[in-house]
Amino acid sequence: MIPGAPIVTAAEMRAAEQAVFARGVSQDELMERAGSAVARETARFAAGRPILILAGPGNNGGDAYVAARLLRNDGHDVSLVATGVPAPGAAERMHALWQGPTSSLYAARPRPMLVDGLFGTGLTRPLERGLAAVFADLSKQAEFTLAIDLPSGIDTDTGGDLGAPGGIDVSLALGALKPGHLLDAGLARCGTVLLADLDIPVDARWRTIARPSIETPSAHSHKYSRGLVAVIEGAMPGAARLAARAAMAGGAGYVVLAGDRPWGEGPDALVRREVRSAEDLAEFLAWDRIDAVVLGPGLGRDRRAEAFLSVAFAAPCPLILDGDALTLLGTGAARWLGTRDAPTWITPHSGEFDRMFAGAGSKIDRTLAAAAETRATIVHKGADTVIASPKGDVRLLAGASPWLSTAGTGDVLAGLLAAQVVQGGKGIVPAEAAAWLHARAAQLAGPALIADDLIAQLPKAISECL
Ligand SMILES: NC(=O)C1=CN([C@@H]2O[C@H](COP(=O)(O)OP(=O)(O)OC[C@H]3O[C@@H](n4cnc5c(N)ncnc54)[C@H](O)[C@@H]3O)[C@@H](O)[C@H]2O)[C@@H](O)CC1
Ligand SMILES: [K+]
Repeated sequence: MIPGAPIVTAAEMRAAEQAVFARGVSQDELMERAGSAVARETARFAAGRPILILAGPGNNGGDAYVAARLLRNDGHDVSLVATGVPAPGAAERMHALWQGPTSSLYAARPRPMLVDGLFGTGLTRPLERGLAAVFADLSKQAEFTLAIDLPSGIDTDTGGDLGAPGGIDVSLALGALKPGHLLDAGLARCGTVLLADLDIPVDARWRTIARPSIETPSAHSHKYSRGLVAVIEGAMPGAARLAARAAMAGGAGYVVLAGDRPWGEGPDALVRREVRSAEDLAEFLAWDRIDAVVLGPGLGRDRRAEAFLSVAFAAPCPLILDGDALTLLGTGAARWLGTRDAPTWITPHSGEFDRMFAGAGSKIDRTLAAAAETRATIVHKGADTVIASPKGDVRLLAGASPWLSTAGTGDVLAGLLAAQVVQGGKGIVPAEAAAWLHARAAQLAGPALIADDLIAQLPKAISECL
């Protein structure tokens, strides 16, 4: 995934394009820029093999005509399939400049290199079935398929499946990434996403996550100045212990694990505190040294868990809620979370998120709406992880190791997030840092990882951020 890259919707991309036109750049010039980026990448991947280019009726097709002409002028063996009459304007003019062989879709013969310029950000409905079948067949028989901007049949703003085939090798995003490159079906169908810089300024509050910058403790740092994390144990103590160990490895200066097993296992550096009842917890959380509380991993869903949740809610310090705490909140999440004065982060997976929030639209839209409603920063986990703040910022992580789909990795994320929070991070910043470190630790741990392995890799991941 390209780090720190802007992500824009189809409408925002069109607005950015209009702003470029307003500065005096012509439609044709912008299409030439797009088409030459496509030609350059196509030549690279074709490596001399014959090329088939599919050109649709809109500007995505316009880019395809430009690329076809440039490649042919450079001596490549190019044939082109046109679907529909090009739209008036730049696409029509680029069509008129194409002098090479053209066939209809249904007469198309497969070639080793396929370029998909059927539809891009203007796709508004599912591909017609016949078209989808021919496209899928041509792509299957090609040795390499490159999609212009997005694969035809991926919804630009949601990543929803509108009939795109599998097996696309590269999508060349034009100007900026779109949500469709990273979410839902788009995540699996785009192949490797490359970004062509067309010199179109975009003002994006949505970005892919980037490597954080982490400060080495100063000569005057001490355990309390580096932040104290309190992790609350529940029915499954292993989960809270994972969160606590992740907070320690994540750089917190002092980590306390509070529960009814003060003799429980764990590293010697982990401080234990006996907390058996909600009253004990209230007394403990009144300690003004505490900089953040983690509640939820392995908490359980019984009466006591509910009482713990109420007490934690009233605590005046930052709160990180995960797992069972989120299930207990359920549809009352917005009502409850909205009442807190201190900042809150929640880290639901999709099942937990759906139990808490209704809402329509893309995963980004739904996560943003939930963040606004709850005034919490939300890490909506999954193969595509969406982080959204109440202020409207979004960070997206796609393509993390699929080996993360194992028990306990979420507990590690919650503890790691707490460590970033107590080191002074606000809003989306600690969430982005935690998500990056978590994904990097997974990469370093490699295949068949277990949650404990992530913790072991955190120092290495952190050392890359200093
Ligand atoms: N916005 C930008 O900044 C730039 C955009 N460019 C290109 O322009 C593309 C967007 O162009 P357009 O807005 O013309 O959109 P598209 O080329 O994606 O398609 C639009 C056309 O397809 C039709 N259509 C939509 N869904 C259909 C379906 N399922 N079946 C059949 N027809 C369907 C529409 O009615 C319209 O005629 C981008 O993806 C990109 O390739 C580049 O040329 C340059 C920069
Ligand atoms: K396309």
